[in-house]
Amino acid sequence: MGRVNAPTGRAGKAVLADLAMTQDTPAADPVLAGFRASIDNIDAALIHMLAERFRITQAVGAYKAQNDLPASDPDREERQILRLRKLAEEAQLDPDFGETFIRFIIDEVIRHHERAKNEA
Ligand SMILES: C=C(O[C@@H]1C=C(C(=O)O)C=C[C@H]1O)C(=O)O
Repeated sequence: MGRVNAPTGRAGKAVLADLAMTQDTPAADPVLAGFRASIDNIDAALIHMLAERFRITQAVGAYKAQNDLPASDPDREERQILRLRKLAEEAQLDPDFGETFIRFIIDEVIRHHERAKNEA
């Protein structure tokens, strides 16, 4: 049989990363492997949810640029953060962590909106 070349490029790297994921837990430890399979599913869901959030905020950014609306809305953000802190508490997640996480995402969205306005 001929030699198989290692996959290259961005897609190839993803294939290799997936392969590494399946090999990074010793078969002798099925408990840890089970935990990690769940973590990997959750991480994949987080990426998909973030992608959807940025897809819709991109549309918001285009709408704001077309209608000369401000890139950020601090009052809305304050309400979002208060709501999410409460939800975090109810879910036994550290609300400070929840706030830091959503703040990081919102700040990135605002950066995108400012760029969309500058390019309009
Ligand atoms: C998405 C918006 O733009 C900004 C980004 C927000 C977000 O990512 O949730 C919230 C408020 C705005 O500062 C919006 O105005 O709704």
